[in-house]
Amino acid sequence: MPVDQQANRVFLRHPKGSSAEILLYGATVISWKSGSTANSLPTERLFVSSKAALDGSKPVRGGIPVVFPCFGAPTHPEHSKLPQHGFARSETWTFDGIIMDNEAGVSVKLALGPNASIKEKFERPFHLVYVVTLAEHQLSTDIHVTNTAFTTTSPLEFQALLHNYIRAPSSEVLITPLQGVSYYDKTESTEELRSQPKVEQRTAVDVKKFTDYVYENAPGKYEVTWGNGNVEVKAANFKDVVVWNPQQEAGSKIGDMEEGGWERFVCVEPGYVRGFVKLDAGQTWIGQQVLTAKL
Ligand SMILES: O=P(O)(O)OC[C@H]1O[C@@H](O)[C@H](O)[C@@H](O)[C@@H]1O
Repeated sequence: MPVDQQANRVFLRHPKGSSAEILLYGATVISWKSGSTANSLPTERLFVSSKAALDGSKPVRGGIPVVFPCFGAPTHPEHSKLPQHGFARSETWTFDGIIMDNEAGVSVKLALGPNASIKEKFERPFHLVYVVTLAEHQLSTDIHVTNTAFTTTSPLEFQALLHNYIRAPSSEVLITPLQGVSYYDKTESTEELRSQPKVEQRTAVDVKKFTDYVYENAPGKYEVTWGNGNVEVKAANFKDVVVWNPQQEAGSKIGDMEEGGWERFVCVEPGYVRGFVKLDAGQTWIGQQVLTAKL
């Protein structure tokens, strides 16, 4: 059965061999196995820490957590009661049906609206739909945000980001093309330094040291390459991209990070995180990404 819905997760299986697994908790994709045109053997493309909680007790340390409506610590007054990276990754979404189920793609829809726990900390009406589509060598994930308010008093303001933990040896990984793009370095020690833009000088970005860089107005299509691997991350409506790897310096302080886990992934996270999307009542905004296993 290409779409297999279980109590707390959904499995997608493509006739050509790729597969994906999505937890309803956080709508977190926790596995994407795909071959490539060069090598048809499906291999795991995402990293999930062996210490990650998958029982809904905390956001998943790995896979593709969905960040909404704030990135990092909240900065918008309407987000002030929210935890780091918002609530979407720590709420249980509803399975909302199969969109497509054939060789072109196996595609499902998950949804989240204001439940009692969200309403306690976020008063705005909204509706989220997350569409996950599996193709032979691709995984697409699209977040649709609707401002369900009736009046036009003030727009819904939010940030959104897809926090891809791409499985790759972090000592070898290179990310391109970010040369010449401005970024904010969240590893700096003071707020003043963190808020000063720098310009990326490198033709290819590595994560050999602790890296937490927010690239602003980035090109939207990134190659993540290493020895024998390549995953392309292509984004639409996500103007920014975050590159994160904690290395031992910060990784050893993360409770649910497995020992040495930072050696096994790089986070390349397309998002709209500098400033806010402003969405009028009745309008829908869509942020999309397509991950392609090229090698
Ligand atoms: O530990 P969390 O909340 O999952 O966040 C992980 C990282 O996520 C990245 O997107 C942020 O830029 C980092 O600052 C943060 O440390």
